[in-house]
Amino acid sequence: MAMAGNAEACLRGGIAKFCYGSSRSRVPRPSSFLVLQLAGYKQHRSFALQVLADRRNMESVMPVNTKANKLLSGDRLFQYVQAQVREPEILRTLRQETSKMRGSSMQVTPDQGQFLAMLARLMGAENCIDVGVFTGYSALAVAMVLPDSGYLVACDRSQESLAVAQRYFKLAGVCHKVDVRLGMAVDTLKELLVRGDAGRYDMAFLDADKRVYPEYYELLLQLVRPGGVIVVDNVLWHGTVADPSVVDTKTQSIRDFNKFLLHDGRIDYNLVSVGDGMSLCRKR
Ligand SMILES: C[S@@+](CC[C@H](N)C(=O)[O-])C[C@H]1O[C@@H](n2cnc3c(N)ncnc32)[C@H](O)[C@@H]1O
Repeated sequence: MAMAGNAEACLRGGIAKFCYGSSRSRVPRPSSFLVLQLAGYKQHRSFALQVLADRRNMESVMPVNTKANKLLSGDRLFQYVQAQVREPEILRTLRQETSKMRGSSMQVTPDQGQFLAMLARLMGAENCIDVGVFTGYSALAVAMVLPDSGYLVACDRSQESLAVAQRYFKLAGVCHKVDVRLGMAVDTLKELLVRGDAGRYDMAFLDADKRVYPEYYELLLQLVRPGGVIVVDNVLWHGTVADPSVVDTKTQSIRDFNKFLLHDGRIDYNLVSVGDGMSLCRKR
């Protein structure tokens, strides 16, 4: 029975990866031939068709090429969670535009955006930092709930994606609350420290190059106030952190960083499995 369950799980995962796999997937994507062989196509044809039908249903809620589809592809529970998000129209439009762009799978999922906005609200956050803006979903979700007296420093090295983000900041009427910084994010964070911003921020969201997480984290820990929170994205790295057979450098660096956070006495720590996994690090 357990074997049958595992077989179905493998089959479900295999077909789903075939249907939804993306270029950023850490797990090698099997060819369609291999998947169908694995599936024993004839016996499981109805299941495969069901997965494809699920995909079509999903697309009505989420465009195909998003981080979410890759994470929990074919998972009705995931779709249910997304359907519970009160996504503002402007964020929905941004998500749809981003879905047609290269790298669209980097975007946070709607429930992650809402989670960040909720956190900012709960904390009464005024000053925030977004490290890794891309087309602006996470930054905009937070900026929209900041008071007019607050601001968000938005860091990214890509002029092209920041241009999209800035267009949406304008559309949403939050430009006066967003300080856009084009350049290497480590340099920007160092500049903030030099100008005397240590301890000035309530919340920071870290979603840029994963191997530099330890350096970003040390800088952000100086920039947030005691009681402030650093939220780290992609700490489950599409689930590969839990698979000992995956030993590539990125996965390993995230595993190491998670282990480091677990034992860091400077913070209260909570890994939550929203999106691709987010760690909440509350500065003591
Ligand atoms: C995962 S995406 C961010 C997604 C974004 N939070 C959202 O909600 O759509 C990562 C972003 O980090 C940026 N990035 C990567 N390395 C960087 C660096 N060293 N300095 C600044 N930005 C960087 C990339 O250009 C990319 O736009």
